[in-house]
Amino acid sequence: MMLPFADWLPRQRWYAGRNRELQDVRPQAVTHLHDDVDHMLLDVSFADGGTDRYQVLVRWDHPPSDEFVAAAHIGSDNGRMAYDALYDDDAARSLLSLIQNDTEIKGLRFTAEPGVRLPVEAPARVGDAEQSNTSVIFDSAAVMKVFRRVPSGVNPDVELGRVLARAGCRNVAALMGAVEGTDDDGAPLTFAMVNEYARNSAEGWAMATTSARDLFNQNELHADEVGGDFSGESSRLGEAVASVHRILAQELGESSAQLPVDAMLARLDSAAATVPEVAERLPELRDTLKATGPTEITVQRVHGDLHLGQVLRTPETWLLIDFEGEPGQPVEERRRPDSPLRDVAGMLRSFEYAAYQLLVGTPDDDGLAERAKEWIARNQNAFCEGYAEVAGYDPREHRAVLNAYELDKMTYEAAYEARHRPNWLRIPLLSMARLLG
Ligand SMILES: Nc1ncnc2c1ncn2[C@@H]1O[C@H](COP(=O)(O)OP(=O)(O)O)[C@@H](O)[C@H]1O
Ligand SMILES: O=P(O)(O)O[C@H]1O[C@H](CO)[C@@H](O[C@H]2O[C@H](CO)[C@@H](O)[C@H](O)[C@H]2O)[C@H](O)[C@H]1O
Repeated sequence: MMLPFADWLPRQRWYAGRNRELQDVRPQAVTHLHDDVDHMLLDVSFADGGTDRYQVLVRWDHPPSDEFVAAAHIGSDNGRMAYDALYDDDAARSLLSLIQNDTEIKGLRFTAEPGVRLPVEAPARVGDAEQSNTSVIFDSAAVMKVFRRVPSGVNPDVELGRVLARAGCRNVAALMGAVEGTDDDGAPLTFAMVNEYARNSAEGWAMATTSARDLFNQNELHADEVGGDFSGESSRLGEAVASVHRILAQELGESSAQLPVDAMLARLDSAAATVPEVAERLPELRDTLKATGPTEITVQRVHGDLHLGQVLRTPETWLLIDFEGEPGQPVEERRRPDSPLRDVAGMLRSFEYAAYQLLVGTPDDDGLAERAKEWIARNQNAFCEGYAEVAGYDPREHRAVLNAYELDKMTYEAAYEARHRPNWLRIPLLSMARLLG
């Protein structure tokens, strides 16, 4: 197989190896699915000695519609032309049919959830979200997320999606099916998942930032007086998050553990090694975490990377999506039971982000800073009140533990922003400064 993957992969939006020197790409497994469609697993090796496994579906000698030819074109091999099959609606629909029929092809298991009818006749189209995988939307009825990097191990997105769908959870997009397999050592591999498509939904991030912007533009009014007040939504979002937590606890259990202060300190040290502003305040930040002391917490399976970009408002309710956990963490780490307060802290941080990112790059303005604080407090409080309605306790009753999780998230964000969006680094740094007082 001589397809030019080493040239093609780095040009894909979902390619995660941009800051590494790619050395070689080899097809590790090629499975013929049907007609002219092959499923390929690629072993990618890097100059730093690391490797990654990527997944590509290839349709031979059959370009998709004109709109997608350039995006789908991979190259030629032995006179045959290869295209990324996900851009081709026939090929995408045929994957749905394989799932609907619970097909197994050479270790690739296509399975539908019990009683599900997939829209196997629906028009299919690759979604246009900025994402680390590729999603194909089937006529606003179902969305198939095809994972691009395929690490060995249980994929928490499918694992928790299955548990929540089977428990009848209303606050997730129900899992409809999946494509799974096993690696040479018998460890699970997850290739794709199909979920109900949330029609007419809006992302929490877009709604929250619109609301904060409305307040910033109304000089004389307070957060509770402007048309775009978001606090009712924040409260309902708190209820939705608590409801998902409750179902995960019921279905998968709870136990006791110590607050993972050592892991938090290790993350802080590692962020300080790459972000000089964190290094400057490292002793105080370490002391703050250590002051939480040995604390017993209740742990269970949680979302793990919850923020306003991971929630969708449908006309009926809030949905939580993308249960993959924190990108960059090893799979087993992402599946480790943790306090639900980790997710609460993620949302509280996200309210800060929604308000403060509007001030990035603007001249200092005490009035605007006050209004941002007012919006944040109003929505954080509403979220916690909504959470308490369902959970039976208010997350703010556990202030010290919540602060530790918030600081841990700020640390993660500082490293994330320094790497991906340096002009937003100011947001977690200001939060750290406020926390230290
Ligand atoms: N079930 C769904 N219904 C409608 N839109 C969805 C659904 N799931 C995801 N999306 C949209 O697709 C985007 C990317 O999905 P996500 O699961 O976060 O992908 P990735 O893990 O590749 O980043 C989301 O931000 C959301 O806008
Ligand atoms: O959605 P992902 O799984 O890719 O999450 C990663 O990227 C997020 C950025 O989109 C990052 O979230 C941070 O920025 C958000 C606004 O863009 C903000 O709402 C979050 O609070 C903030 O943490 C997330 O941390 C990262 O894992």
